[in-house]
Amino acid sequence: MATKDSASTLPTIDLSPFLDPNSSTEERESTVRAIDSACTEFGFFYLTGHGIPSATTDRVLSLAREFFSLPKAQKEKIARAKDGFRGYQGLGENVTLNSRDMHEAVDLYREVGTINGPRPPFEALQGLNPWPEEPEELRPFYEDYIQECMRVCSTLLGAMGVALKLSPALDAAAPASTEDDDVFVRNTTNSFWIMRMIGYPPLAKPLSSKNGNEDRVEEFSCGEHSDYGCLTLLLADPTKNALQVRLKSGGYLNVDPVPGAFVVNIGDMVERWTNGQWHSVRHRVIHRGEGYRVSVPFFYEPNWDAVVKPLKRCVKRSGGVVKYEEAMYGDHLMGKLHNNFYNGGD
Ligand SMILES: O=C(O)CCC(=O)C(=O)O
Ligand SMILES: [Fe+2]
Repeated sequence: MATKDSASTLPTIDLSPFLDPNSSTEERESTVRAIDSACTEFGFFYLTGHGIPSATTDRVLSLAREFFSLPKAQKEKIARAKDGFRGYQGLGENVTLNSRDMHEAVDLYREVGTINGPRPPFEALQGLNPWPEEPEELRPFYEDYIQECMRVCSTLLGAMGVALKLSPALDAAAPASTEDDDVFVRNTTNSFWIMRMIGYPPLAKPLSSKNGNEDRVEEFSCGEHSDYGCLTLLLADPTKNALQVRLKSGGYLNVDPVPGAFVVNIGDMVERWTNGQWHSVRHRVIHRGEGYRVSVPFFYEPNWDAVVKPLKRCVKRSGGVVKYEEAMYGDHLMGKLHNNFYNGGD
């Protein structure tokens, strides 16, 4: 069920009716309606009733913080290879909109041990993750947490499929192209997920002079972007005034963390599947506050070789005009990743 106190906060979706086998049809229907409204209006929402205890999310954040507090040489032991994407990236190594992001990060992807299938991931994304050796507990803890995140995301995508009102789900063995309520679930059975730990020191530069009505921002903790896949499950420490989400009506909404809730947003592939009925909303991080901010987004992506194109029902609803081309998810991801890193020069 969605609650929206005012336009200054995101709606909250309670997923518990989809995790509790004893929930009523009405309870599920209420969650489904809330999802449709939140995805149409904001593309972002708080998620509660997901079943992951705060003790787990607190530890996930504190382990990431412990890693970032290690000496540089220690962190660089798992540095991203020049021709690869997995591993540690230092401050300013990530680039968004041609501007260097003021954060450090570790990217872990679904591991690709043995290559099979007609379209395996490109070489740069093949292989295993370079896990931090310290803190020692990080790897086993995160491996369990990733499983938990996948369970939540798959359940949420199931509810989102129902919210789109396509047609009742057919057999699980139906082809991936089947456009029923399970369309998202079916295309994420081998999700090419990404787990990202991010560390943000406060920005150093003061705000420069006003540009029109808005302060001109010259330095970003993370530049404005939309996310690439299906869903992002964002876990962030309690730092306020850092994440900003674009509003349909113009301007930005400050999205502060809420204890026990994830911030969830839908990605480019869901926008494409829905022919724009739901938007993959742009957002950015500007951390000018006190202290070192840590966030750990989990990106639940389609299968590497999922073919994503506007669903016929969604096209019909939006006046019959197909607004997006067909794309294989892996190609979409590679296109984005190749622009994401700083490689010298100014
Ligand atoms: O750190 C955050 O709050 C958001 C990070 C983000 O948008 C991303 O990594 O895609
Ligand atoms: Fe993002």
